[in-house]
Amino acid sequence: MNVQELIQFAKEAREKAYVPYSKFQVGAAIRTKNNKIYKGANIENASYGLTNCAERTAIFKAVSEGDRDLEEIAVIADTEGPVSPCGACRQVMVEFFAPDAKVYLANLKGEVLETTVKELLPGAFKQEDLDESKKN
Ligand SMILES: O=c1ccn([C@H]2C[C@H](O)[C@@H](CO)O2)c(=O)[nH]1
Ligand SMILES: [Zn+2]
Repeated sequence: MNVQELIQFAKEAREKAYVPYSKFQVGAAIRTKNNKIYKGANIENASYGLTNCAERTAIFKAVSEGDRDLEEIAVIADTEGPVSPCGACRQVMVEFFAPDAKVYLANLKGEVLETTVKELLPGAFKQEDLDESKKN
């Protein structure tokens, strides 16, 4: 499985976006450590704030199937430069990916920015911060 294949899965997922409000379609695809693929699209709501981004849709699909060992993720949208995940999605990535996990941020022009979870959210709040507080 190469990067272009994962991006292609994200592109397929994007076609399923439910975006009557923004009309901005986003797709994501995750490869797990066992080489399973989970795809997700953004799903909006008449109560705008309830929108679920493509990245979180894909992560929640994997985790709710019992797959928590996530290896890498690709995200694609029709943006000028590579799409940029929102803060909520960055925090959720931190929960289920290793800090050095690869994140491929793509657009329909074929541009791809290869980054990592920790580059996207340096200094993230983590599970171990909670564990640390229990010692006090
Ligand atoms: O990385 C991103 C950025 C935005 N969106 C969605 C949320 C909303 O449906 C639309 C506009 O913000 O794009 C995503 O799914 N992922
Ligand atoms: Zn998001």
